[in-house]
Amino acid sequence: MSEFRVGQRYLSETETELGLGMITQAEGRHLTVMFPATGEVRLYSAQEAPLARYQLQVQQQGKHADGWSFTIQELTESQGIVTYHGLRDDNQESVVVPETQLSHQVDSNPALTRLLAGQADRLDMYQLRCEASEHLAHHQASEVAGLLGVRTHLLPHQLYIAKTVADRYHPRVLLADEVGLGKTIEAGMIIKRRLTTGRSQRVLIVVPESLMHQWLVELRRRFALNFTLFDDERCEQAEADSENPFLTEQHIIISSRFMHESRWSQALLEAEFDLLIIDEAHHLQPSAPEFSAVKNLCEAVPGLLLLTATPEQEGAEGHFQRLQLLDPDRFSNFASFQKEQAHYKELAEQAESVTDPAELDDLLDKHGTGRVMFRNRRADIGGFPSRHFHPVELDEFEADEDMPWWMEDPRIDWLLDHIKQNRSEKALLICKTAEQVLDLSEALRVLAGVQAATFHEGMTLTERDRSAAFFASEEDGSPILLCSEIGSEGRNFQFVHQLILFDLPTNPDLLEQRIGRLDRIGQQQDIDIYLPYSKGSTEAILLPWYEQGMNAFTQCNAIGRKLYDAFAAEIEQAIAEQQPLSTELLEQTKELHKTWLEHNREGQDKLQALNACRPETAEKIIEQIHRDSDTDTLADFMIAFCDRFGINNEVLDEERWFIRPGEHMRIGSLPGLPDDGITVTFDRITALNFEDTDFLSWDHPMVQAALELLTADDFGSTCVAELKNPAIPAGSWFLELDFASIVPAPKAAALQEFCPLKSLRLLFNGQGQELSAKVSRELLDQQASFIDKKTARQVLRQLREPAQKLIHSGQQQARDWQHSQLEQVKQNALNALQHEQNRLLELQKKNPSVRTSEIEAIDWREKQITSALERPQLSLQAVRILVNNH
Ligand SMILES: Nc1ncnc2c1ncn2[C@@H]1O[C@H](COP(=O)(O)OP(=O)(O)OP(=O)(O)O)[C@@H](O)[C@H]1O
Repeated sequence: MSEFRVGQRYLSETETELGLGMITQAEGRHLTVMFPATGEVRLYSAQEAPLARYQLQVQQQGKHADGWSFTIQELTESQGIVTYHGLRDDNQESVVVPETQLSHQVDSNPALTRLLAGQADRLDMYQLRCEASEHLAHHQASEVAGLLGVRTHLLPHQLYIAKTVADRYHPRVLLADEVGLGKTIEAGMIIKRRLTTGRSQRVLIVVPESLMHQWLVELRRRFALNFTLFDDERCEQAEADSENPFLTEQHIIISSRFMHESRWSQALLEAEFDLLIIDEAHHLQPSAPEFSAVKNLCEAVPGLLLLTATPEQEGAEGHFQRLQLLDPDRFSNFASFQKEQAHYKELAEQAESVTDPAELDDLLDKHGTGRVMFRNRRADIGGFPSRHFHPVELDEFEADEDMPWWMEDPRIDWLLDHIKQNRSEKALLICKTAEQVLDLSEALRVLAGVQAATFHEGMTLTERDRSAAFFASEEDGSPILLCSEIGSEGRNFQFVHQLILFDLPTNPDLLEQRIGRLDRIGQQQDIDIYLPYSKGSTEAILLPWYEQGMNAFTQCNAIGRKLYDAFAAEIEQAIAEQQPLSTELLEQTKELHKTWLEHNREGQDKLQALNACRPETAEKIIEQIHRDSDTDTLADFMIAFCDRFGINNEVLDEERWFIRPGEHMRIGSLPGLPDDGITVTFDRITALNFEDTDFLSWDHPMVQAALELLTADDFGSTCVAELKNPAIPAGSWFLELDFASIVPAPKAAALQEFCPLKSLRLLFNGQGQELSAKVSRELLDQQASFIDKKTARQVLRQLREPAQKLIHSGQQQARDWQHSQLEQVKQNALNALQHEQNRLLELQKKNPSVRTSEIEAIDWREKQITSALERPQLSLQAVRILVNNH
């Protein structure tokens, strides 16, 4: 690519809908390009910018920013900037137009330019182009775009949440499914759908350090989403390219610790993210000094997803204050929030008798955490394995200060014996601290020669991931992973069936998190939970409270933290004095547990279940995903694409192909296709069974790039073919035209929902009669055959003038078609937006949880769509000339 200069005009190869861009900054390794038609600004790396230089040629028509057009007679260039000299079309005045003054809208007709230049493609490329434009239109119109290519089982509770939340204007919600039910997956689906539809563009994910890499990998593997990890070092490097380091990438993951560091908080605030995801959000502590920075960030970003399986882990008030982060107006008063909960039971009874989904929406929308919080439970989903609890009482022991504790602690003997007895089974051991992990590792090595994998806060991120991989490895992996408490959150260990609790936390939610490492989606077997403990230890004190008081080992327990709050003083005292808990306290815990559970079951749980998943709607979403995935068509299209573009493809089995760039690949590169090739499948189940196989769907970047190449680039845009039809005179000819109606609009307006790519096919015979209604493309395809380049060029030379006249007349018809079609789009869009706005306004009267910003966002979208529809473009996408030669 030539040297970039400020003022030069470029089209985005990947986002042509942005209109014509202008370089506004070209320093160092980055470029800033402004797209005035859509108001978007993009920052690219100068080396890999997906930009096509926009340069007009002599005899072509240009358009000035003031609206008039001119025909180019001469081009000059100075310091990289092209100046066009020509005549104005309206008054024939001579004009000199530097490229900086060109209109931001491009009425691109590359097909016409190529036809005039005598360029023609092969028939099969033309046919593929026509197919691609149909597929692109379907994908843009799909209500489940973005959800088609997720490499997951299609689970109703996840898809319901994903679609409901992703389609909100500015979603601000708490995803609080019970531990291990797929909150990360739901968040990934929401991100993918919003990025696909354009509703979000700049996404920031905040996670505990120990989960950064897992998120990065899950997003890549399950959603084909590429995020970048940012830490101090990365920010310092990025500062060289941009004043605000976060502006150098669109999709970023940072750690919670990093978010709290004041050094970057201002830059984060100013980085204009539009979607913020905070995982393990129960750690956001209102009493912590850094909370105000978090609050500011949550306020600055319009979309916010908080994720936690244990929202009340740090107490009910903390939960309320996190709800406040989502919507400070709705959750303004803790006391009235608590008061409201007293009426959940009546409300749930009322809700259960409602059959009309809209009415149910209305009812749930008005109360409690309705629109804001989504919580699915194992009990409602079903199909989870059982948990078996094995407490192992061991002798009391006195620590000898001269010896390491592990030389005498009876739990170590038990552990060694357990490992020996269960050689073929892996076990996850969780204890409180990193020191304990190190000691245990030493003990296993010294006493039994066992090389144990470890996971604790003293290790670097890479060391932790390496260690988790060593544990997971089936062949020569470690039989046990020794984890400190940081391993008890978020990590995926469902391939393990044995959990060893080396100690017990006092917070029941932490215990639930620990068990959740194994008891999560994908767990195939029952889970065995072991608790080796010595008589008289803290564990011996806590055990009956957990087991008899709330059955916490074998059942998921949402009210554990509340129970702890009720008895915290007594429990802490008993631990301090090393005395067992009284029978009375155990009885009280049991009673209270039963009462609260009952109370929740009748009220809150029912309401939350109704909000978290509507099975009928979820089934419809799944059906639609199956329908719109249309895998057979996709496979045919992609294989044909590979064949035409010189990408080798080899069938591996019924569902898998190996593809790699061929020696004569027609494009430099394709997103997601490495030089040494890749195995792909179009089948979801195959993709789930084969980790190393890429799942290609209409959402996949490689498929999207293929569609883009065939619709926005020149491939197949002009074609000359031969007809063999004895029923019509030899030498008669036909001109087939495909016009596309393009409406550039800001991505966030998601215009394609109302106005997916539309094309108009016209077919003229040599006498100028329009025959598209009588003669289909398929019929012509059956009779058409390839002709060589030389003959094609001769035909074009002969028919250039009459063809140009017909194209001109086709353009008039296409403009009329576009006009009426966009009128319809405008009506549909206005009706739908008005309807949505009225619904929210009505709701807001009854329920303050409907935020004004949501309603304003609809206003904004309406304005953008209306103004975009006033500036449509018409593009001649493809031209085919067919000459009869029977
Ligand atoms: N639909 C699905 N298809 C296949 N695997 C899934 C699906 N949903 C979740 N999983 C897997 O189940 C495990 C748990 O999912 P995930 O990590 O999203 O749960 P979570 O609710 O975020 O967990 P935690 O509460 O521990 O943070 C992960 O390994 C995930 O990849």
